[in-house]
Amino acid sequence: MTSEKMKKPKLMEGGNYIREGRDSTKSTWLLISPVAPDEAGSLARYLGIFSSHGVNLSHIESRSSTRRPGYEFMVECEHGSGDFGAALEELKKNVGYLNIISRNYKDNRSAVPWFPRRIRDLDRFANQILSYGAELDSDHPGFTDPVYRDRRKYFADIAYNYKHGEPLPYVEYTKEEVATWGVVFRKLTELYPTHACKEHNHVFPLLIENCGYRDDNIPQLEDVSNFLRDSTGFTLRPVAGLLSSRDFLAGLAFRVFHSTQYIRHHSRPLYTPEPDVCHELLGHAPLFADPAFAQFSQEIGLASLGAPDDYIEKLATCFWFTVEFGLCRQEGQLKAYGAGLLSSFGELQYCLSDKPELREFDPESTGGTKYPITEYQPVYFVANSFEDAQEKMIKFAQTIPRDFGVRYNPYTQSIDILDSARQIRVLMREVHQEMELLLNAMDKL
Ligand SMILES: C[C@H](O)[C@H](O)[C@H]1CNc2nc(N)[nH]c(=O)c2N1
Ligand SMILES: N[C@@H](Cc1ccccc1)C(=O)O
Ligand SMILES: [Fe+2]
Repeated sequence: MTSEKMKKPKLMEGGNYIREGRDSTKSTWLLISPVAPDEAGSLARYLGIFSSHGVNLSHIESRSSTRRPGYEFMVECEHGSGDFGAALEELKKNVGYLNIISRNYKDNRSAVPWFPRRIRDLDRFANQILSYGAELDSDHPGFTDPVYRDRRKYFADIAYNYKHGEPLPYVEYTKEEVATWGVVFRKLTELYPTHACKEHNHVFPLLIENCGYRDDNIPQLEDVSNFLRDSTGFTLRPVAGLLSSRDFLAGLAFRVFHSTQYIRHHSRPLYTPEPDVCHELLGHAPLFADPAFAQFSQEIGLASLGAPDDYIEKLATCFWFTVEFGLCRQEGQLKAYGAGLLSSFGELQYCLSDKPELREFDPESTGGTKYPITEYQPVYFVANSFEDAQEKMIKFAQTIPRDFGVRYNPYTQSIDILDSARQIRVLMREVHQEMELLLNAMDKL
C-alpha cells in the first residue's frame, strides 16, 4: 500500500495519469534456445546455472521452437532471490538465443518491457489496478458512501478472482443500480441519433436485440462478451478498475477488452470520473462489434507490446483522444465516436457545443497533448473520418521502435515474437496458401 497521498496536478502529462501499476509479481521471463538443436540435457544445464546462483524459478516450460530447429524453453524467474545478474551473464555464454521480457526492464538494459505472451497471462493483470484514494484522486462521488464502497469491493473480488476461460460472473444488480443505469440509458439513447457516429448507431439495435440492452436491465458482461466473440472475436474480461496503459493496451492485442462491472455512483449519473459498466457497455462495446474497428484496436494493442515507456505514453494519449474522446466528421457534421463521450450525457452534449476547443487530429501533436481525466475535456481532436483516424494511428504505431515483429496466433491464442528468417518463411508459406485459397474462390465466382 502506498502511504503517501498523491497530489493530483490539474493537467496530467499525457498518459501519465496512470502510473505503472503496483507490482507484486515483478516477473522476468527468459526465452532460451540451445546453441545446437540436438544438444542433450540443455534444459538441465540451464536449471543448474539458476540454482548455482540461488535464483528461484516459478515456472518452466518447453516446446518445439519455430525460430530454430530443436527445442525452446521459457522460464520465469522470481525476483529478490539469488544473484540474477550473475546467472544471466553465465546463461548468455551458453545459449543460442535469449530473449528477456521483464517487469523490471528499467533495471536491465537488455530486457524488453514485460508483456503477456499467452491469453491466460492476462490473469497477471488483476492485481495491477490503480485505486481511488491511493494512486487516483479521492474526490470520487462514491468515496464517502459506505454502501457504495462495499459494493465496489464485491466487484473488485470478482475481477481479482477471475481466470481466463471462465464464464464472466453474472451479477444481480440492486434496484438502485438498475435505476442509475435507467437514467443513463434513457438520456443517452435520446442523444445517439443526432450525436453519435453512424457505426455506433448501426450496432446499437443489435445489442438491444441480443444482449438485453434496455432501460430496466443492466446487460451482463457474459452476454455482451459472447455477442462480441461472434461478431469480431473480441471478448471481455472483468477488471476492478483502471489498468495501466501498458496493461490495458496489451489486452487489445489478444482482442480482449478489460471491462469494469460496477456502476457509477447514483448521485452523478451523467458524468463520472472513472470507467464503469455504462461506459464500457454503452461507450465501448458497440464499436468492438465492428470488424474494422476491432482490427484497428488489435493493431494498437500489438504495437504496444514491449514498446518503450515514452511510446506507450504517446500511444495511450492518442488512444485517449480517439477511442475514448474522439470526434469525427460524417456527412458534413460533427459526431462523437469516443466511448467516454458516448457514455456521458453531460459531456456528449458539451463536446458538440461551442464551448470546447477543437483541433485536427494528428498523432504527432495529439500524442503530446495534456488532458484531465476527471472532468470534461477542454480540447477535442477531430478526425476527417473515423477511418482516417484509424489509418493515421496505425501509421504512427508502426514508428514504434522494437527489435522484433509480433503477430497474434489465433489458434494458440498467443503472441509470436518474430525475429528469425525461419519464422518468416513459415509465415510466408501460410500467406501463400491463403492466396491459393482466394484464387480458388475467385474462380468460382
Ligand atoms: C490506454 C489508455 O490509457 C486508456 O485510456 C485506458 C487506460 N486504462 C483503462 N483501464 C480500464 N479498466 N478501462 C479503460 O477503459 C482504460 N482505458
Ligand atoms: N466520464 C465517463 C467515464 C470515463 C472516465 C474516465 C475515462 C473514460 C471514461 C462517463 O461519465 O461515462
Ligand atoms: Fe474507456
